[in-house]
Amino acid sequence: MTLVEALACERCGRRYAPADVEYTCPEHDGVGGILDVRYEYDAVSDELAGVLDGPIGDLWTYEPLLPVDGDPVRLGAGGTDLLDAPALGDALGVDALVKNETTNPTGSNKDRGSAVAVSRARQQGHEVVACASTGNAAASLAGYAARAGLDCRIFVPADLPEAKAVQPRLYGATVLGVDGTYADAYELCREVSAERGWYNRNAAMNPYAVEGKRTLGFELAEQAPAADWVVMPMGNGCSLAGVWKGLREFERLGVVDDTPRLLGVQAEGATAIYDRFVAESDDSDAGAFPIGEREDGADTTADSIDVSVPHNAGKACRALVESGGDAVVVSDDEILDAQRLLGECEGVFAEPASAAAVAGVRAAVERGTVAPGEQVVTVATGTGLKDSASAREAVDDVISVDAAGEGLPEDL
Ligand SMILES: Cc1ncc(COP(=O)(O)O)c(C=O)c1O
Ligand SMILES: N[C@@H](CCOP(=O)(O)O)C(=O)O
Repeated sequence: MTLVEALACERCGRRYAPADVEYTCPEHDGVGGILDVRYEYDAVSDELAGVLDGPIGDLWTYEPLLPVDGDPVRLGAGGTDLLDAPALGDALGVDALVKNETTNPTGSNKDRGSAVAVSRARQQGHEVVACASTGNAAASLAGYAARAGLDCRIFVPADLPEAKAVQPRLYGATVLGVDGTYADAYELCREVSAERGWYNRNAAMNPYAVEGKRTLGFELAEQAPAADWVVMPMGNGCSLAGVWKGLREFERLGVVDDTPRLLGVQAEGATAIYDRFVAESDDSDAGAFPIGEREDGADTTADSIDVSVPHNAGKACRALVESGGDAVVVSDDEILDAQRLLGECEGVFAEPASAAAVAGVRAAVERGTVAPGEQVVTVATGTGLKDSASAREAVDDVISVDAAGEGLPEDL
């Protein structure tokens, strides 16, 4: 039995029973009005006691805090390692830890959201699930749909890295390459899904996807209770907001005494959330970015955070403010340097969007936001294996050697 109390509108506070509403608050005509799932926390507390004594398994370890009524779809999302990262810490001047989300079943933290959204879809009797994606949500929705026996339709920008377009097809999904940006793909997916009755997983409108994403916050609370900072890349901003929700809930439930500060990182080519955060902090509207307004020109090699219309910007900014955190912007060169640093120092092959978080730590230390020696958890959100073309820019050339060893460098 789920312990969901109600779904509450982030914008106007109206509350709904789960059976009465599927996506956003009906009062706002699809503009904002994301619904937040609220629980009966006293009952959750009793159920959770036994769970927290044991090891963290997959994300369904936290079933009392998930809005799914039994028989969840399982593929192994969650329960990822928190790695000590001494070499990375030396390079950055902090006490570094890496939360390795690259080992999720389809290669990114998006599996957490898909696990819950697909479980909900199946319980509600949907036969087709859909989402717009820059690649990772695509793979995770397709993988989970395959496990659940559901059909899957994916809308992606047509210039996606090749492996990101292949992976969901291998799981049996139909991939529609949209001649446009992620924002275009999102709008088209929203319209077509509504017309055809497909269940839309996109976290910008689906209240259940973020519930899965927040299990990363539960794990961080358990694994790194003394962390000063948690650092995450921001595209739509939903992953960071979800982590904050999870951290806050574990504080509320008495699992931890304190919460870390959040550092949100964006790429120079796609700074909408950063702009809004700075504008709100400055109490001016310079660079402000109203929800739903179109801003063309997002462009960065970190394709997963190449988002010009971040529908969760408000939630992300609120999370940054509530945590006493901050936001930084990094360049593509800094991202590629950081990608290599993370690989060389800790053996984690993360995609550019994830490496942006490492670059963000460096930027935050340089400007004095993060103090030397503080404990900093960088979330490696997705594997680099899906985008070797970007990683190619970060590494040296292969050294050509003939079969007799001719060409082997003397000083190797
Ligand atoms: C690997 C990776 N990191 C970070 C993000 C950003 O997450 P969000 O859009 O929830 O801010 C994404 C989104 O696709 C991603 O795939
Ligand atoms: N960049 C994301 C966008 C969709 O993810 P969501 O969880 O915010 O709906 C991706 O495609 O991975």
